[in-house]
Formats: sequence, structure tokens, C-alpha cells
Amino acid sequence: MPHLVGDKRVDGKLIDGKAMAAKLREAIGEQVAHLHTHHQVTPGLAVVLVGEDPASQVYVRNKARQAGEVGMQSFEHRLDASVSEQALLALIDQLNQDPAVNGILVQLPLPDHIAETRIIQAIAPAKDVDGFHPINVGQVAIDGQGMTPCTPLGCKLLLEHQLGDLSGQHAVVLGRSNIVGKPMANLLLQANCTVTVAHSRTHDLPAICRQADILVVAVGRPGMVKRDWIKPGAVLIDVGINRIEEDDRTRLTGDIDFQSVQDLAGAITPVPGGVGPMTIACLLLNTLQASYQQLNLPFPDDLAERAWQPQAATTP
Ligand SMILES: Nc1nc(=O)c2c([nH]1)NC[C@@H]1CN(c3ccc(C(=O)N[C@@H](CCC(=O)O)C(=O)O)cc3)C=[N+]21
Repeated sequence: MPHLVGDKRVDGKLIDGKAMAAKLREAIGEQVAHLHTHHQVTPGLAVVLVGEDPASQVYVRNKARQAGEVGMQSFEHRLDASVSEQALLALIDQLNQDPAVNGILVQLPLPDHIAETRIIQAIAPAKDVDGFHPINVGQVAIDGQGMTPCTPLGCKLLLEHQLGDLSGQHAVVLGRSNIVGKPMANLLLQANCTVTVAHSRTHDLPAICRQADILVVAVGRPGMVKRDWIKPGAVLIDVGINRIEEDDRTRLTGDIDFQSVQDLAGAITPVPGGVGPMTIACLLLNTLQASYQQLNLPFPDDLAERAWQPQAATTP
């Protein structure tokens, strides 16, 4: 049944992040080919993994593989969990200097003996495709022009595809991490939403969430958001990726109790197949953008929008 969000009609459907990410990667691939043909440049992404966390290994492998699939060069650096902060800083310095490397991602979390903030601050802001460096955080907060963190960027693109202009919508962001919640709130504010950031200390979370036309949930608690937290017709973005051991196998589930809210929502992202694939596609988008900027070429800002048009046409 159709619902109204503000004055916009949405229709209770799944937001297919996996399909949208595939289209976005296709458009990125065309742009990579263009750079190669006309500027003899192959964008390069360096991914650094410290330690052997199995989930991180899967993500890093996926990032490197998808970079290759769009025609980028990927450089994987795997370091032992016991590596010193100094050695990691030396590697980052080397990647900062390397002209073949346009983007650098250091997979988080890092082992306890390494100060994450020091590592993030060592990455050249122009190559910081995660958008975690204070220069980029500040620039995104000021005017949205900095390198934007991949997950919030992916969520914003999904929302704009669903709703068009987001002006005047009440967006509630549940979670206040530096990686998702805070940058998400800044992006939504930039897009003219009225933004509420709620978190574990917020009084009466359900009542706050019920006000949301747009609800972005990034708390890491499986199924926390229930049916009575939802305004009918709201667009729901589930950033949570929780691994649940069940009947001898691992199941992925989000922070929203999907079954209970599905028919009430205007639209909702599934887990898996929602925000996750868009996160990786946006990492490639940022790497492409970093390459353009390092070459002083104008970046086609509407790339994602065009990727999802019926007859995806890419122009130089
Ligand atoms: N410096 C840094 N940058 C990151 O962007 C970063 C990070 N560290 N550390 C870990 C988190 C996690 N993350 C995910 C990306 C894609 C999926 C993804 O594609 N998920 C699939 C399922 C994949 C699966 O089966 O596990 C989906 O939701 O459909 C998930 C998680 C990026 N992270």
C-alpha cells in the first residue's frame, strides 16, 4: 500500500542495494576506462589489513576483487597483528608518496597497541578514500566537499534515489559513531533534512524514531528497532550487519526487526544486500574521485545518479 513521506509517495518496497551497487560499479568501470584511454592512468587502491580477523579478511578481499573488476589496480598489504605503530606509519608514508596509489584504506579496527587516530591522521587527505581524516571530516561538515565516508555516502545515494530531494524531511540517525552516525547526520543536514541524532543514552528512543520520515540505524544490535518505533511510510536504512550463530551456520541480520516492520515501511534496505554492497561501491567511487582530483580533472559528480537511469549512458 502506498504511503506518503512528506509529500512524496513511496510504495513499501525493498531497496535493492546489491543491484544498485552493481549498476554504480558499471558506471565507475566506464569512467576508469575513460581515464585509461584518454589520460593513460589506472586508478590504484591500497588496502591495508593488520591482523587476521576473519570478517575483515573477507571484506578486504571483496574490496580488492571489486576494485579489479572495475579496472582499478589494487594493492593489498597484510601485516602481522604484532606490527609496530611505527612500521605501519612507515607503510602509510610509502603509500602517500607512491604515484600509482590514488586511494588508501586501512581496515578498522586496529589492534589495541596501535592508535587509530594517529594512523588516520598520517594518511594524505587527498588519498583518504574512507573520509576519516580530520581534514575531510571538517570539509564534509562545512560544505559537503570533502572525501565522504563510504557507508554514509551509500546511504545518502540510496535515499536520494528513493525520495529525490530530501529537503524538509525529518531524518533520525540512530547511532553516533565517527564512521557512520556523525557523518550521516552531517550529510543529511547538508541535504536540508531536519536531523535528530539519537543514541544509547537517548530518553524514549521509540518516540523519537516514530517522528522519522527517514530512519538510519547504525547501532550494531540485532533487531533492536521494532514495529511500534516506525512512522507508517517511513524510509528505513539498516546499516547493522550482525552475525548470528544459528543451527550450525552464520546468519547476517540487521539492527531493524525486518519482519515486523516491512509492511509498515515506505521502503527498507535488507541485510544482507542493502547498505553493505553500496559501501564497497562508494569506496570505488571515492577512489575514482581521488584519481580525478589528483590529476586536476573535473569529476562527474552526477555519476551515481546517471548509473541508475534506465539507459545508463556515461559521457566523458
Ligand atoms: N577503514 C575501514 N573502512 C570500512 O569501510 C570498513 C572498515 N574499515 N572496517 C569494517 C567495516 C565493515 N564494512 C563493510 C563493507 C561491506 C559489507 C558488505 O558488503 N556486506 C554484505 C554481506 C557480506 C557478508 O556476507 O559478510 C551485505 O551487507 O550484503 C559489509 C561491511 C566496511 N568497513
